Formats: sequence, C-alpha cells, structure tokens
Amino acid sequence: MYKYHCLNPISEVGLAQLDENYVVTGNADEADAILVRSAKMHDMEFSRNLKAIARAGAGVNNIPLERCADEGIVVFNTPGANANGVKELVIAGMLLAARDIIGGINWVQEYEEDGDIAKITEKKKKAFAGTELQGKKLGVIGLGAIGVRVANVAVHLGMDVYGYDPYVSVDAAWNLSRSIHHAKTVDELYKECDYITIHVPALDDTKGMIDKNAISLMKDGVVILNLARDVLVNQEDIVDALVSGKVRSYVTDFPTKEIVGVKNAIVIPHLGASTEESEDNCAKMAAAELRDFLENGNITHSVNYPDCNMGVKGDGERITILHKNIPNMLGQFTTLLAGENMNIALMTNKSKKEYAYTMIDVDSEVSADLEEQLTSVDGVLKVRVIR
Ligand SMILES: NC(=O)c1ccc[n+]([C@@H]2O[C@H](COP(=O)([O-])OP(=O)(O)OC[C@H]3O[C@@H](n4cnc5c(N)ncnc54)[C@H](O)[C@@H]3O)[C@@H](O)[C@H]2O)c1
Ligand SMILES: O=C(O)[C@H](O)COP(=O)(O)O
Repeated sequence: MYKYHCLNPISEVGLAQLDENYVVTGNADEADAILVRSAKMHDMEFSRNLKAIARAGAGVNNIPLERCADEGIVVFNTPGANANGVKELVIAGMLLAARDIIGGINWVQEYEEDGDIAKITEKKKKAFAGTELQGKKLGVIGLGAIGVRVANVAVHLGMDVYGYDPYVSVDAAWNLSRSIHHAKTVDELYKECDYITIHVPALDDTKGMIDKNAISLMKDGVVILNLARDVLVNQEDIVDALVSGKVRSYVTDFPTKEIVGVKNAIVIPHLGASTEESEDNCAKMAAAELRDFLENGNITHSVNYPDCNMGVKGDGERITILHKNIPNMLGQFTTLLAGENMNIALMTNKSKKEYAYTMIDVDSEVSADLEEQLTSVDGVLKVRVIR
C-alpha cells in the first residue's frame, strides 16, 4: 500500500488512476509520494520515507530540485500536458491587447445613464477600436511545448512569426511550421516584432531577461506577453516602459505588487493551465509517472534524475539505487551482490549531470543486510527494494 499527499487540489480524473493500492494521507511526513501544482516547497522538510514528487504541470521552480536529488527524492513534471490550455490563453491575450475589448465590456457593464444603449454604443465604440493580428510580426522566445503551439497557431492567424530557442529539441523542430523565421539571436527578434511572447522556464540565465536593455531594442509600441513566470520580466522596468508608452501593453499570467493596477497591463490570475482538459491531462500523467516509479522503479519525465526504464517488474525482486554520478559505483554494487552469491538477471544504469540511477533485477531475495550495505556505499542516496 502506498500513501500519497496532495499539496494542491489535483484533478480527480488523475487521482482515480491511483488504484486500491494507494491511499491519500493528509500528513506529508508519512507519504511515499507528493502531488503538487504551484505550492511553494522550498521551505518544506522532507521525510526519509518520501520517494517522489510529481508536479502536475510544467514549471518546477516551486520545488527544491537539487535538495530533493540529494535526499534521494525523484521529481517529475508533466511536459506538454497543459500546453494547449496556455496556447489558447496566449491567443486570447494577444486579442485583448490588440483591441480594447476589456475597456469596451467594462463600459457596457458600468453604463448607468438613461437612454438608448444601442444608439449610444454606436457613438461610443470608436473609443475601443483596435488593430488586427493578421500581418503583424510575432516573436516567440522558447520553442518548447507551448512556444511551438503558439507559433504554429499564429501562422494560421496570418501573423509573420519569428522563433528563438538556442536549445530547441529535435521533436519541437519537427513540429514547427516551416514558415516560421529562425531568429539566430534574441536581439534580432526584439528588433523585428510587434508582439513578443516568452515561453522559457525560470532559470538563472532567463530570470530578468526582459529588462530595460532588452526593451530598449524593441519597437516602440510593442506588446509583450508573459505567461511563463513573473521573474522573467524585470517588474520595475516593465512598469516604466508601460508608463512611457514604449510598451503598448503587457499581458501577464502573474500578478505582482508592481504590475497590478498599472495602465495597459493586462494581468490574469495564473489561469494558463486552469482548464478542465489541462488539469485532467496533468493529473493523469503525474499519477502514471508515480505509479510506474513506485511499482516498477521506472523513471519517466524526471527533472532531477535521469529517465530510466526496465519495463514492468517481474516476479523477482528489483533493487533501485539513486546515487551520485561518480566512478566505480556499479563495481561496488555488483561486488556486494556477488558477496551474497546473488545472480543479476537484468541491470541498467543511467546518469544525468551529478546524479545517476541503477536498477537491478535479481533472482533471489534481497536481505535487509544487503540493502544496508548498498545504502552505506559512499555516494548512494537512496536504496529501494521493490518486492
Ligand atoms: N501560465 C501557466 O499556467 C503556465 C503553464 C505551463 C507552463 N508555464 C511556464 O511556461 C514555461 C514553458 O513551458 P513549456 O511547457 O513550453 O516548457 P518546455 O520545457 O516544453 O519548453 C521550454 C523551452 O524553452 C527553451 N529555452 C530554455 N532556455 C531558453 C533561453 N534562454 N532562450 C530561449 N529558449 C530557451 C527550451 O529549449 C525549451 O524548448 C514553463 O517552464 C512554465 O514556467 C506556465
Ligand atoms: O508551470 C505550470 O505548469 C503552470 O504555471 C501551471 O501552474 P498551475 O498548475 O499551478 O496552474
């Protein structure tokens, strides 16, 4: 029986995949796994029993990834599972910036004077007129799950699309419409585009990437969209640019104390992934990742350990070892197993940066003593025997 704890509400459709072998607990300290959306986990202490964290979503900047890796906790996310939801909100954001739809609707809503509203509308509407997206240049920074979808749909809206991503994956490149211009530098994209949308993770080298220097390279009256993370855009600099009119509109999914209430800031309360479909997709993928890890030891879509798969566990026992990626680990493991006269039926080892993972199927029972000896090897972070 495995116990899981939810730090945020997680779609029931996903949780339903955790069958009778799983039970929810309100106490994170006794959980084998945690499911989370955007709850901040940096200040949390983790119990030795915790084996995995599944982020039902894309961004993992709310989770202390390295500390988890050091404590032998595998962190998963759900790549692409909410990308369509975000794509659709980006298109909505561009339309809201292109025309004063919000101002117009508010005017109608707040209209209190007596008189013929239909007639007055026809006089008043020019105050809310705007422009069209067709024919405008859109720059997409980050061509991952969301960026590719946004770029492709913008082509269908008749926009001239520029994409920038120095680390673009082969899959993403295959999925990208051939009519998208490849911006070789981000500065080229800044100079060309009428609309700029960011779809990169919050990392040390992306935080604050849209600052006064970047904005100074952009066209006057540019529209910037940020449905990725608040920290990617320097908040003081974007407020200054909105006040001066250099930036015509800033559409963001992240309210901050600096941006709320600023004229021409369209601030959405983090709704990108808040659709039934995205919530279900993320929860289903997260639950499937957790089950495969807890029951078979397989790792898929981890952000702090290598992906590694040895298929469904058979009748025998499976030893899984999370460890540092340093020399002679496998030699030490196999020597310990040989010392117990154990036969290895199947073995695999994968590494990712400083961390590695070894899975070993054995033909006989793993003793508590062997488990203890494996745990004591210098560089081993967690040993688990799946029986
Ligand atoms: N508003 C929301 O509700 C919502 C929902 C999902 C994701 N997000 C945010 O959007 C981000 C992107 O999501 P995704 O699913 O597309 O992720 P993804 O991992 O599929 O794509 C990210 C892309 O950014 C690229 N990249 C990294 N550093 C870059 C840089 N310096 N310059 C240009 N490109 C760079 C990567 O190569 C990758 O292709 C997430 O990390 C998350 O922060 C927000
Ligand atoms: O990174 C993500 O997936 C999004 O920001 C969605 O976050 P949420 O699951 O809290 O809506």
